[in-house]
Formats: sequence, structure tokens, C-alpha cells
Amino acid sequence: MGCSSRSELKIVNGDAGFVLEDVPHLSDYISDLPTYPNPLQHNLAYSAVKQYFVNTDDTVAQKIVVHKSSPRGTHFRRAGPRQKVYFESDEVLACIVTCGGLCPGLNTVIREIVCGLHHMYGVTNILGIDGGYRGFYSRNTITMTPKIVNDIHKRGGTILGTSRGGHDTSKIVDSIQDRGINQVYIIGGDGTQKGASVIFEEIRRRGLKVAVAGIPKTIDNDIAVIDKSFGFDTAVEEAQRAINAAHVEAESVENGVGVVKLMGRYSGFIAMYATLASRDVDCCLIPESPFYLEGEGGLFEFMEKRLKENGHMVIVLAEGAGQELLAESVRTMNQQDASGNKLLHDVGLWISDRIKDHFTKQQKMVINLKYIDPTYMIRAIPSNASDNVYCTLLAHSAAHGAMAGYTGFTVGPVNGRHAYIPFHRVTETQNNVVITDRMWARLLSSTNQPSFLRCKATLEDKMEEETNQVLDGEKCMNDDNKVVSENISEGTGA
Ligand SMILES: Nc1ncnc2c1ncn2[C@@H]1O[C@H](COP(=O)(O)OP(=O)(O)O)[C@@H](O)[C@H]1O
Ligand SMILES: O=P(O)(O)OC[C@H]1O[C@](O)(COP(=O)(O)O)[C@@H](O)[C@@H]1O
Ligand SMILES: [Mg+2]
Repeated sequence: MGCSSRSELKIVNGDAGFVLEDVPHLSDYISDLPTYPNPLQHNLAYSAVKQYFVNTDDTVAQKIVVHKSSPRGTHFRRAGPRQKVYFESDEVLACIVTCGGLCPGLNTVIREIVCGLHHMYGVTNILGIDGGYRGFYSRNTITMTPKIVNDIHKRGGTILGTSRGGHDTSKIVDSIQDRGINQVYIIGGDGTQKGASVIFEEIRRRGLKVAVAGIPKTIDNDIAVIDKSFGFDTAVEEAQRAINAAHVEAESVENGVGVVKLMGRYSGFIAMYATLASRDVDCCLIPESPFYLEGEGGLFEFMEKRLKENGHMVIVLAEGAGQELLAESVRTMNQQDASGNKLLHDVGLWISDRIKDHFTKQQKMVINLKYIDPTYMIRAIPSNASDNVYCTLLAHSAAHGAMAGYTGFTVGPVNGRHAYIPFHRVTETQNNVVITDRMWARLLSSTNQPSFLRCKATLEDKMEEETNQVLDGEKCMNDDNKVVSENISEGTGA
């Protein structure tokens, strides 16, 4: 195997097109670090496990659907406990921070980092950073113990608080250095992982023995490479309650129309999965699939037909859907939140008004429309049982990685196996619903909604773009969008 270093990237090439996109290690920039036997081997619960420690050469393949002549492709380092660790238990001062929007399961991840470090590694010094990145330099820290976090997984939100904006790299790293923190657990979405990456770079530049571990969070499920983000299942489940309400309201009156807006700034995974799960939805609109209202093949024509046939209908839309249509009719400045994310217009309200206007003007049919906006309700709840287990695995994998001296990584499942993924792989692209994939076709077939062919040119451009991405991806083995969406679309739970 040959090893090359593309700036800070660690790429290892092996036989038959095998590529390991490795994560940094403290020993890359600090020499002669002492190692210690992993205390887990004396842990009564874990010592009975056969082959508990992960083999140092274990890797996880990004692409698992292969042909006999395909190159072996990109791999990531397998997550899990190592035989040797780079920290003694009483030397560790860990901290945990949560950033960005809320997501079900944040408290479970916090709980399991604290309990995992404590019970598996005997680490007792753990701090909570209050209120996101800015909490490093503007707030006091919170002492975290297994007792304090014992039942927080039953609560929504994050007991640490969160925020957008406020990422000041040097102030954050000064605070880490001044407090003597040597393990930093950062829970957040794509913006947070970008922030974690620059924190890691600064720590490395200063030569500090500090491990930086990211735990990916996004309710939108749009983080690249990983199979699925925690809280997504919980959100889809909660969305069913809103869709059910819309359906009950709609079918109880003549020409009832229920409109439900769900989260999804740039990607429509929540709307797509909620629609597929419900079977009561007549039309699902997502940012990835352009649509139009008027004329042949448009939404209004479809609504008239569906209302004539069924007497009621339900529309589910992701908040990022149709933003280009809104921009034409609503003249506002391009506004951003504190993190630089684009602020969206309320597409649910806008489309509800347009639908009402259309049917009032047209005078053929009187409709009765109810608009339900449960966006914050689906993310402010505690995580469900399966997300709780998933959060536990993420937290433990992160703790094992940091204890083993890995740093500058995000943890997450890739084809069902937890792996350590370099930060840049989860921040450089976003995962989107691929509308030329089988999952979107399943949705179209289940709702029988129009495919909005007047947007054909756009669709064809998209298809060409996606084909090119796949071809490019095959060349440089950077095809996360496609692989992840195929994986999701084949229904392994994501
Ligand atoms: N490019 C970036 N570099 C450094 N920090 C960033 C970057 N983008 C976002 N952040 C910081 O990450 C935090 C969360 O980002 P945000 O986009 O709000 O949420 P999310 O992490 O869920 O995407 C914020 O404190 C923000 O300042
Ligand atoms: O109102 P807020 O807190 O900015 O959050 C709204 C946004 O948060 C999200 O739920 C997820 O965003 P993040 O992954 O960046 O937290 C988006 O779908 C939504 O647009
Ligand atoms: Mg984000």
C-alpha cells in the first residue's frame, strides 16, 4: 500500500482500486505519544465480548453494490474500540457542545457521551458548553455526570442549549486551551461540522493534544456519506400526526383540502418519507422537484381532478419547495440567519393563498382548505426508541475514536457499519432526494400526482447533471450523493 498526503487529506491506496480516506490521528502531528491498554478489557460487561476490539485495518466500503470488474472503491476507517488508547482516564477533560437547529435525539447523544466515557473509560471530567459555539467564550461551562444526564433522553431539545452564528475559531480554541480540554465532542449539522473542521485545523496548528470528534445532526437528513441522520425517523413519525389531522379535516367536509408544511430547507426527505408512510397524501412537493400551478399538467388542474374523484385531498410540502415560484411573486431581500443559511419564505401559506384564490376566481368548485404547519413540533420532541439506540451507537463510536487518538472526524453509519469519516467528506456536498431514483418513482406511483412535465427541461438538466455526477464520481470515487440516495431508496431504514 502506498500512502499520499493531499494537503491535510490522508489517502491510502491499496490493491484492486481500494482507497482508504483516512481520518487524522494525534500522532500525525505529535511525536512520541504514550499509549495505554484500553480499560475496556477489564470491564465486566465488555470483556466477555469475543473480538470486542476493532482490528486496526478494518475499513467500511462506501459502495456496496459492485460488479465483478469494479474497483474496490472508497473506504472509511471502521469505528469502534481499539486495543490501545492515547489517553489515561484521569487525564481526560472532555467537553460537549450542540449547535444549529434542534433535532430529536440531541439529549440522547449528550447522555451517551457522558455515560459512555464514564462507564467504559472511567472518565469523570466532562463539561457541557452552554449555548453552541459562542458558549466556549461567552458562557460558563456545565459539569456533566451520569447522574445529571440520567433521564435527559426523555426530553426534547438539548439541555446544553444551542445557537446559530458565533463561531470565532481563535476564541474557541483559546478557551479549549485555557481550560485544558483535550477531547471535544461537537454535535451539529453541516455548518457545525465545517466549524469543527476549522477548530481541528487550529488545534493541529497549535500542536495541541486535543481530539475533535463530530457527531452529525440534521433533521433534514441531508448530510452526505452517512446512511441516515439521527432524529429523522422520529420526525417522520411525528409528521404522520399532522398528515392524519389534515386528512381527517379534509375528508370531513365537501371539497376539503389539507395542506401540511414539513421541514426540509434544501432536501425533501422528510416530506417524501412522511408521504410514503402515510398513504393519505395526494401530492408531495419537494425542493428537488420543480412544479407549477397553472395550466395543463399543473397543480390546480390535478387538484380539480382529484377533488372531483375523491371529494377531498391532502398536499404535503417541504418548506424549501417552490421557493423560486415564491421569489417571482414575493419581493423580498435575500435574507440569511446568523449562520448564513438562507431564510425561506413560507411556502405553505403562499400556496394555500394561491389555491384559495384560484378556486374562488374559477367559481366552479367551492373548497375548504386547512393549512397545518407542524414544522417545529416535529423536531422539538424526544427521539423514538430506534433513534435512541442509534444515538447511543453514535456517541459510543465518537468516544472510542477520541480515546484511540483519532481526531478531525465525523462518525456515522456507512452501509450499516459505523465509520470515522474525514470532516471534508460530510461538508463538501449535501444529500438530496434524487428524483430520477426509484424511491421518488415509488412516491409518484403511490400518489399518482403529476410529474409537472412543463418543467421537463429542468428535469432533463437535472438528470444530465446527476448522470455527470455519477460518472465523475466513478472517476474520482466521490459519489456520495448517489450512493447514499440509492442506499436510502432501497429501504434499509435509510
Ligand atoms: N463555514 C463555517 N465555518 C465555521 N463555522 C460555521 C460555518 N458554517 C456554520 N458555522 C457555525 O456552525 C454553527 C451551526 O451552523 P448552522 O448552519 O446554524 O447549523 P447546522 O450545523 O445544523 O447546519 C453556527 O454556530 C455557525 O456559526
Ligand atoms: O428556525 P430555525 O431554528 O432556523 O430552523 C429552521 C431550519 O432548521 C432545519 O430544521 C434544519 O436545519 P439545520 O440542520 O441547519 O439545523 C431546517 O429544515 C429548517 O429550515
Ligand atoms: Mg445546516
